[in-house]
Amino acid sequence: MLILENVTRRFGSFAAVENVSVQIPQGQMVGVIGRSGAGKSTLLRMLNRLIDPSDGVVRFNEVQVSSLKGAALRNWQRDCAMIFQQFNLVPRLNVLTNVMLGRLNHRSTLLNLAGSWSRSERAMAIMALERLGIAQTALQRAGTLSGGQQQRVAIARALMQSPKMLLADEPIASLDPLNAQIVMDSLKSINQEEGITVITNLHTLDTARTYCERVIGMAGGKVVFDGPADQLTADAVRMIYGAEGEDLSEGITSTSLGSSGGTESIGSLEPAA
Ligand SMILES: Nc1ncnc2c1ncn2[C@@H]1O[C@H](COP(=O)(O)OP(=O)(O)OP(=O)(O)O)[C@@H](O)[C@H]1O
Repeated sequence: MLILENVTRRFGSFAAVENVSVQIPQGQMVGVIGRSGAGKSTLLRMLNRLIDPSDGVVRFNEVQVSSLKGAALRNWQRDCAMIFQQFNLVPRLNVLTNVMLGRLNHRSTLLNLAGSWSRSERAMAIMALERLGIAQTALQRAGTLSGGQQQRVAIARALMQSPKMLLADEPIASLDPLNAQIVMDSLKSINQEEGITVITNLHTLDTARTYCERVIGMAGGKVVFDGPADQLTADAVRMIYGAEGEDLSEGITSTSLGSSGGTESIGSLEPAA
């Protein structure tokens, strides 16, 4: 169970995230939605301590995440893998090596300095790539792959960490609808098959509805909605997106994603850009 208690992050006097308290049981798939600047990325980054809360507490089971230091903090960051909109691969290295880099925090410093990978690490990386359907790219330079393939490499690298939780910061914002669907299907299957908690920031409401059992809506740094996707009523959408919610149309489907699990197609509710 991940627990946030009155978590606040200020930049100067401005509160990007204010007084957020939520509990996320292990194995949930959670979508965090909200307008640009609502505080979604800041919230996610505090979970794996890329940035620290100004106030409040983040706990994972009995561990007080927000006060970890040194090796314990590195262990937490290993358990709490993160993928990003811009993939963050090393473009000049091949795909296999990029994926194996996810294993660094499991190795001794000496082994890392030696710079060699074991047979079992290679096999694990190939298996992760196979799971994501891109094993054929293993020896290609990562920078030569399409955006959708690169994001799948990033997910494979995250899996190499054997994480308890996968944080995804706008994982499909740079992708076309087909690649976005492939990436979201991958996150969903990892969530369902490995029981890994997935918390993902999303720009499009329809994606959150399609893939996430729970949606957290943020506005002005605060949580203004927290519930199952099917409770995202028009009123809830207005709370999250404010006046722009008035302009949302059920009919816009250009970025609508239907999961490969055969989810019934639903109308897209996408805020005006
Ligand atoms: N390092 C920083 N210094 C100052 N202000 C920051 C910093 N990081 C974020 N902010 C501010 O905090 C607010 C929330 O930013 P955040 O990136 O969390 O929003 P977001 O909901 O993820 O937006 P987007 O969807 O555009 O990524 C914004 O007003 C942003 O300008």
